[in-house]
Order: sequence, then structure tokens, then C-alpha cells
Amino acid sequence: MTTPRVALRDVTRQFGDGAGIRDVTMELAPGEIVALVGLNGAGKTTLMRVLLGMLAPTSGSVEFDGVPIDRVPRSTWASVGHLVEYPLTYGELTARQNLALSARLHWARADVVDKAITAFNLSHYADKRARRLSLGNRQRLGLTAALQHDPNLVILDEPTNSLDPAGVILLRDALRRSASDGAAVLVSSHHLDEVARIADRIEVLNAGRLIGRLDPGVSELERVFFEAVLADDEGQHR
Ligand SMILES: Nc1ncnc2c1ncn2[C@@H]1O[C@H](COP(=O)(O)OP(=O)(O)OP(=O)(O)O)[C@@H](O)[C@H]1O
Repeated sequence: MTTPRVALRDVTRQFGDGAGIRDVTMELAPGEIVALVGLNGAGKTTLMRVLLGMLAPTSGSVEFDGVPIDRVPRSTWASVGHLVEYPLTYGELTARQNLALSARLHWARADVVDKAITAFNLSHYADKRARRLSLGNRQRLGLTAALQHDPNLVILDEPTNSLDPAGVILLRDALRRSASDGAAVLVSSHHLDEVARIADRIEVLNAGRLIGRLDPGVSELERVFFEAVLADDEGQHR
């Protein structure tokens, strides 16, 4: 069996008021695109932040390529690409300078930047300061920074939120390419139709727990999703 690129085992991260994630076990294999769906506050961002070491779990463990997260070498972190919450951009630097910085942080060759600018259609904006970019173009910039170094683990929190339809298509193609090159990809989204187009499997998170999987090929995905969430809520309150 191949070692999962990343694994969460019985991970709980509780906040003061009891919210967070509970007993989450999940693996991402190389070459796999997994979508994480759930209502507002279900715990998607928390799960991704724990997975990336931005939040320590209250209990349970996280492993990268079979190595516990606190012993993961820097080379492994360099091969991760993520965009969780806010694009990591420096407003006073241009889009190109931001990308060059991100390439260095990920140990990538400097020439990836020009290729990525073309691939993500950022040529018109490359020499603009990041703080002057529109919300959607800042999101494109953040996604480009997350993907230009050909990461082998990609974690994106609601990446399509402020993208226009052309951006959504560019991202979809980029994620398919990453996965076919062997990356494990985890994407959270509220757009069930969109994730159904790219995901190999869809994991449903509700009130902090993974409650099951949806088949991306199923018809009426939204109805099936809401039924699963409702059944779980009713089970919790019985
Ligand atoms: N730093 C924090 N301190 C306290 N509570 C938090 C913190 N971060 C998240 N929470 C709580 O944990 C729960 C899960 O939040 P999270 O942001 O992970 O959900 P989400 O599924 O990403 O939601 P959305 O779809 O709205 O972005 C929520 O109840 C939230 O209020």
C-alpha cells in the first residue's frame, strides 16, 4: 500500500466554546483530488489549519509521508502549496515580486514565475502592486503562488470564492495537472457542482465531524448533501 501523502488520525481541535473539529481521520493519497464540503462553521478551515501545522491538535496526530508533523523536514514543507483564508501577499510588492518571493520560499527555480504569470493570465497585472489588485486578481495571485512550484501537496480553502468563470476554469485545469503529476489535493468549497467536476471523492464535514462521503457522479448532489447534514443534525439532537 502507498503511504498517504498526508494523514490525520483521530484529530480533535476544540476551541473554548466547544467548536472546532472532532475525531477526524482522513488520508490523502498522491494523485488524488479530495473536496471538503460543509456548512458555514462546519470546521473546514480548522481542519486545513491543523493539517498545515498552523493550529496544534488538542489530541490525535498528523503525518506527512508517514512522518509526524513535528519531525517533517523543511524540504517537505517546501513542496506544499496552500492558500488558507487570506492570500499571502505583500501589498507594497508587485505581483511578480510576490511570486518571486514565494518561489524562493518553496525552493523553486526563478523561471517558474514568468511561466506561472502566463498560465494564470496575470500578465496585465504582474507589475502592479498587490494592494492595487482587485479581490479576484489577488486571489489569482495567491493561487499562483500556491501552485507555481509544482507542489506535491495542495491545500486550498474555498479557492473559487472570488474568481470569475475564466479563473475557475484555469484553477480546475491547474489542479487536474497537479494531481496527474502526483500531487495530493484537498480543496474546500461551498460550490457542490464545481467540486463534483474535479474531485475523486467528496468528504462531508458537519459540526466538526466527518459524517460521510458523497459520490461526485451522483445526480442531485445538493439534495444528497443536505439530506446527509440534516440526518446527522437530527441524530445529534435525538
Ligand atoms: N480561533 C478560533 N477561536 C475560537 N473559535 C474558532 C476559531 N476558529 C474557528 N472557530 C470556530 O470553530 C468552528 C469551525 O470554524 P471554521 O472556520 O473551521 O469553519 P468553516 O467550515 O471553515 O466555515 P466557513 O464555511 O464559514 O468558512 C466555528 O464554530 C468557529 O466559530
